[in-house]
Amino acid sequence: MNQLDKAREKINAIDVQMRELFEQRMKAVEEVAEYKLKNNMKIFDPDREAEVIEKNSIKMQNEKLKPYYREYIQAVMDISKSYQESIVNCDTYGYQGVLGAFSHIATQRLFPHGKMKNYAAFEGAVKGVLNHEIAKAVLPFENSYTGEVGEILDLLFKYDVVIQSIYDLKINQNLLGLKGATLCDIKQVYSKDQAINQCQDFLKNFDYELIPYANTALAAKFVSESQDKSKAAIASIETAELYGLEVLAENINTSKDNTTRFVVVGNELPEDGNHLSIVFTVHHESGQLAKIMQIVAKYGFNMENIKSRSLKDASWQYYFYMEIEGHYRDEKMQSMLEECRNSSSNFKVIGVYNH
Ligand SMILES: O=C(O)C(=O)C[C@]1(C(=O)O)C=C[C@@H](O)C=C1
Repeated sequence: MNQLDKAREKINAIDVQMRELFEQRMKAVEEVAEYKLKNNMKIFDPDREAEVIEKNSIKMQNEKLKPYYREYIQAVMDISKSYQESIVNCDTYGYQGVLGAFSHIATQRLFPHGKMKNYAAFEGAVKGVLNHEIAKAVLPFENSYTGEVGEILDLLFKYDVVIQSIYDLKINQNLLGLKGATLCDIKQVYSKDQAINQCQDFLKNFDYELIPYANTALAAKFVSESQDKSKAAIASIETAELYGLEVLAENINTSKDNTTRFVVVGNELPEDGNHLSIVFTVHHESGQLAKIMQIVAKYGFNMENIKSRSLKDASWQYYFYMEIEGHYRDEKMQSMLEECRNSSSNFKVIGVYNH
């Protein structure tokens, strides 16, 4: 046995002990998390961290190792915080937007007993999943009327989060006004431009001034706060309840099939589902994309959807998104994915879900 082998043998034995100690430490950390949750305490305790570092590093025999030890124990506590976040936030769900927005409604319907956290931007919600601030994020993926929400796909390509399920929310727009107002009182209508467009057939019967607003929920809030009976908003029924408004006209969208598909995004791929989504790039050469499609066809899987999106850091180059019908854990599926992975770059399974 040479020197390297001997040293590695020692490391192996130490790693066994450290693994066991790590598990014991994390067990104690679980108890801390439970206590903090019950007593509404913050996970991060800077004084305690300073104490842990100080008390331990002062006893180090090898002076040279002190700075490395500080780094090490800090990393251990960072891991501990991340684990505690996942325990404390296991029933917190995130969405982008304000109370009453369709993302909020979808989140509420999916997780009626969960806690909610809203984010100003989609990216914030995705990062919230990554750092365990929330268990999952509910994000709009596609609307049957206005098409895909490309930004969400870009985030799934960029970050290591995955689609765990999908939820289709029927979007019904309503004309909301102050209590006691009638359709004849209304002079101005506020809403998101897309919502106004979705209700054109209804609106052309009236001579309302149409005023675009940041989003439907904020438009309803504005009308409620204005206390002006000549103002109305186009928004959901839930928003009417939230801001104490009356429904002046119900379900006024032209297309009665207006649906938004939401994706529930988390950190781990579910065990199984009857659909999956992949992303990848291919070389800029003839037939490269066709090759991937042929692999899917060769294995007999049904490709349900394919999209391309531009790569943000390479002009005029694209990545591809594909939805495939089939079970992720099937041996045949695994072989097919392996072949696709070998014939492409940046390959990732970004979702396993039921449809
Ligand atoms: O002692 C605590 O309060 C903990 O939460 C445990 C712990 C640790 O892992 O040692 C983790 C996070 C805190 O910032 C301080 C210490």
